[in-house]
Amino acid sequence: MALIELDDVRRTFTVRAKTGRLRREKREVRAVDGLTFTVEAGECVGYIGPNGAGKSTTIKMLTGILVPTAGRLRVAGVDPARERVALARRIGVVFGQRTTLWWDLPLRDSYELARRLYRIPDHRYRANLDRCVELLDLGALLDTPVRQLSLGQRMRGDLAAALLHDPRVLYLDEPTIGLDVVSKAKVRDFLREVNRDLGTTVLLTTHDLTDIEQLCDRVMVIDHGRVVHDGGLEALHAAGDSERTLVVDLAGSHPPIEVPGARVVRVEGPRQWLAFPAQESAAPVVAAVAARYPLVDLSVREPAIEDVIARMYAEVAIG
Ligand SMILES: Nc1ncnc2c1ncn2[C@@H]1O[C@H](COP(=O)(O)OP(=O)(O)OP(=O)(O)O)[C@@H](O)[C@H]1O
Repeated sequence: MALIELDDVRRTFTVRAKTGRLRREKREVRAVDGLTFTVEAGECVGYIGPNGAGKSTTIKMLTGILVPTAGRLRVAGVDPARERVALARRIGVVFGQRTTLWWDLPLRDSYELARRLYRIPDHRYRANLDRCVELLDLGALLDTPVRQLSLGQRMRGDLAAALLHDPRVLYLDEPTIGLDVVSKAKVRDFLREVNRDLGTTVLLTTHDLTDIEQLCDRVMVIDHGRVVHDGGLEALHAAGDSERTLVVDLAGSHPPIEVPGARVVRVEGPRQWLAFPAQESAAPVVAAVAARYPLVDLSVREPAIEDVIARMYAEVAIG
């Protein structure tokens, strides 16, 4: 059963662009330019694309914040812009950059408000809260005002808030942005469980390819408001053929170092950048560097989603 359905959905904006010292001309921006796709119940779909591709505009239409200029759109059987109250009961939304929690209130009070707002039956509320508290490790934080939470703690708090009313669809917009490695892992583990155990349908927008790799079976790439790829992750991997980068700081300047399984792509004083295949673990490369060179510090960088998408285009163009 399709939970998200878009049929030739379009959304244009009229902007006034400066064309001279005093002249301004109206110009139409096609933010979403004929999107047609469906997402089945229980899927976890990555929705990615370069900046300005139309991702936020799509999510805003799916949450009823924006009305499409043309086309047909359904989420869990309702028209988002026309039936916003019915929609609210069926969806959960988490924006990495903003919080839906009450800033000055303890987490517990925000949850209590959600319980009343959505008229969540007591037994569901209890069960969902207990589950989230356990899986997201929120027990010690429930009585802390939201403004005192760290970004990672707040994000976990937001995830719980989005799920208390048993939504059938969960939209996630950059859920791991700005989080440290441990918090990212916690959030991803939780989302995997929600998708697998509760069957919640997830649409995930992110610039972090690891989010997609660890959570999604399907990825849609959009650009200029259109779908340019819809399918499994193999295309991403193939296109990416992607490489991650290990950045090492040595005790002093050194000619390009030599380690099996990686190649130096840049050297700046004591710092060197080593590219290695994205699907391989960084551990052997780190161990090899540490065994042979005076290693002071290191970090691993993921491939930029923009680069991977650019390579996908190149592959399509080549054939
Ligand atoms: N309210 C608006 N008024 C005018 N133009 C807009 C408006 N909202 C979005 N746009 C334009 O529509 C296009 C798509 O924007 P959108 O925010 O959907 O992209 P995005 O894929 O979410 O990008 P990002 O990754 O940077 O968040 C862009 O060209 C943007 O400038």
